[in-house]
Amino acid sequence: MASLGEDLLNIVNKLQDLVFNTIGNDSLDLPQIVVVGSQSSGKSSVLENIVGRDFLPRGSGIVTRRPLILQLINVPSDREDKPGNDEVHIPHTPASVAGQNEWAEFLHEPGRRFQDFQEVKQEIERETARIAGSNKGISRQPINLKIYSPSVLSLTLVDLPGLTKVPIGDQPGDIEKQTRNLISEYIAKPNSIILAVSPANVDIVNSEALKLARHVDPMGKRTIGVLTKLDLMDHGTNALDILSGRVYPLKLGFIGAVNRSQQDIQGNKPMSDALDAERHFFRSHPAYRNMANRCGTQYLAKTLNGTLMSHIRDRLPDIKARLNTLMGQTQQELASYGDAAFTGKEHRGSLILQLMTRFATSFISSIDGTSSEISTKELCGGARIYYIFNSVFGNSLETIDPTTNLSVLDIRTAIRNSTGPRPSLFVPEGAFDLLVKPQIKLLEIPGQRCVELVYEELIKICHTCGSNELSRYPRLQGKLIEVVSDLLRERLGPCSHYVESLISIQRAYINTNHPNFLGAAAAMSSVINDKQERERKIALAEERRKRERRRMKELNGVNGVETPEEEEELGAQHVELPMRGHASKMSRSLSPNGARGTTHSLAATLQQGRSASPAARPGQALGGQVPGGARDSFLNYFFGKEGNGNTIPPTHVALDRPVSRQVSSHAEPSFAGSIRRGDTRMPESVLEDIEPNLQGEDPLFPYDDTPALSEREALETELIRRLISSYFNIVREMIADQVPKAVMHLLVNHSKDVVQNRLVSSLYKEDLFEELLYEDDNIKSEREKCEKLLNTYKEAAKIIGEVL
Ligand SMILES: Nc1nc2c(ncn2[C@@H]2O[C@H](COP(=O)(O)OP(=O)(O)OP(=O)(O)O)[C@@H](O)[C@H]2O)c(=O)[nH]1
Repeated sequence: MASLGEDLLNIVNKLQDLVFNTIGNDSLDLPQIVVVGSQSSGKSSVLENIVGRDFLPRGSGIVTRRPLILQLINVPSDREDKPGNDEVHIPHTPASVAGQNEWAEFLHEPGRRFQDFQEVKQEIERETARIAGSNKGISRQPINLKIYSPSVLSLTLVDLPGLTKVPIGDQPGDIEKQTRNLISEYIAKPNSIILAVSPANVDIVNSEALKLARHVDPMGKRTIGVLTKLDLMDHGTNALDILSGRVYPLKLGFIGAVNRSQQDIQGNKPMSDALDAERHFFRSHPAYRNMANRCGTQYLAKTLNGTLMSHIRDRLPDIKARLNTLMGQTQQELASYGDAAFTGKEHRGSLILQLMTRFATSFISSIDGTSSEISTKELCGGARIYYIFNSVFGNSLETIDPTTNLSVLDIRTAIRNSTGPRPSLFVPEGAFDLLVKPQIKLLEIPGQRCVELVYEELIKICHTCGSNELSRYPRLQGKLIEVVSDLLRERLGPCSHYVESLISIQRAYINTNHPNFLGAAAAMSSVINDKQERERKIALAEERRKRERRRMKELNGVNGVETPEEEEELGAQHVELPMRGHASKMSRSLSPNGARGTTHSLAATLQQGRSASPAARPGQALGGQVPGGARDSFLNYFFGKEGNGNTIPPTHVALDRPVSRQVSSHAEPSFAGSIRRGDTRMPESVLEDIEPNLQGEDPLFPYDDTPALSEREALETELIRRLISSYFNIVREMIADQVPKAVMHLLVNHSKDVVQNRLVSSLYKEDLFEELLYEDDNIKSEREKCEKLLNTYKEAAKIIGEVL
């Protein structure tokens, strides 16, 4: 073996040692030898010869039924008289093995050392049966075995189930496909050297192993052909053509081998005897005699070594690059545990200050959205606060219906109560005040909830402000979180009081002079307009019906049934049915005997509203501008049409014909319009006749489950409802605007501004340093592991650097 080769072997062994002992996995991607071939082709036999140990289960049927990943680990020899240039590696000679401490370990039985290799064989059989069953089934779950020896190369060998065509026993129907995939997976790795084993007593053109190998290694660069069972070839035939590379071109060539036969195995023929017999076979065989030195297990072992060497040489630059990457990563990880410059007692203060500042900065930048660790998966930090303001708080305000919890009865009672013993004048403004204030209070719950949600969000943020470095000092981290949480809690009170005040301020004074407020007159006019619109539609429909009827009558007249005049009269009565009720109501309401009329005062208030100063005055009548037309209609409702001969009744105008209904704030009730129909001046008798039919018929008042309201009460109730909605909307808008501002100012910004100072003043105390810088045991050991790993990588890089 060339000295460079030995150097390389040593390097690989050293690297492997480093890697295995410190990392515990093969992160350097060192070479492995994968043995492939059809079933019973002699794969396990070849593998055993390479290792030089009799430790694999053998038999004539299917034996290897789970992948066996065999890691050979070179350990220093205990022997004083280490053989100098002995073929220490492969195969084992009794001389090289004697006195060596060799053992095997299974991954599934950690800690148990197998000194007896017969036991290893039995354990493989047991473990195979445990997963793959005992009836020829196979499994892709590997068995991991490590062999520690001074006379092995540190490398990985993989024995795989052989390719079969026909399923037997418990084997699945697609056994061929499954094993093919399994093998392909292993040999596809570029660091694998493929040992393609074909038995010489089967035609090479049928070799499945070569076919598979060519698929992943078309240039034949990392495939070694092994021809087994040369002793079993028919007499008179030989494999010379194949072995000399004339049949199947393979860069690394074919090597013939004669392994132990089944009989040899059963007779426990020692390895060394078998190797002697093999040597003898080639030397004495007429066909192979001339190439005997290029045949046999020993030559295979040498070739394999050589191939490994060049393979390792090729891979070294890659390994070096990989090592550099690993070093960089480990260095970074180590740095995340803290700056080494700050270790030591004298630096404790600066370390705490530095960690504190980072914590505060991280808290602020999470809120501002400038943190470098911003998630792209979910909303976080400041964005969540915006979401709370905009969506959660905004939507919860929007969903409040300002009058939904006010029943007709509530409003009526409020109206009655607000007027006291006096008969009320025009618009019951006292009732409006009385009713709107509790409604404004509805805004408080969402406001307070908004404060709480933002507070909770800030608490969450401060829990995420830690770093890897900080987690090294769990007590300091806990304290930092505690101080910031205290600060936030302190601000919670003032902030929620302020929000409470905002609502109280709104309730303290009802500014009906607000430019956006609908006002009584405008509310009334909208009621009128709604009614008029509806009425116009009804009238149009009636007109059409009349015309139709007239046409029918004309036709009937021709037939001599009825006179057109009579029909017209009847038709008119019929058509007016729904309207006459109101006419009747109106005619009654205008009676001087009515109980509670205030039309006069209403008109007067309206006038006052129009001329009132825009500046709000406490107790001012519900103002607002009235469109001219609407006002006329409104006045007509109360006073009758000009020139109709009615005079304004003194004060007690009865509007108390019961109308049974629920006036929903969403409905479009229309009082004025219905009453205006009183102008149609129906004969009293007709009105009386149809009166009873009106109960519950009006489409505007579809419900019949609330207490009877007088016409006037219904009007007032609806009016109040509209006014409450209008005023509530104004306040809602203000609250939606002001609560987020208050929360930002009093809670968020304030906390951001003082967090750093607060942390320093609470925690930067000499006597706390010791306690705060208590290092978490787990993190400490992680950090130490990381340090060790980095040193290993550095050492490995040094080893490689010496060769390259
Ligand atoms: N005579 C002779 N028998 C051999 C030779 N190589 C292997 N055998 C026998 O062939 C049988 C199968 O050998 P293994 O090494 O178990 O073959 P394998 O490919 O690992 O088998 P599976 O793992 O079951 O696929 C055993 O009985 C071996 O003794 C050889 O070169 N000459």
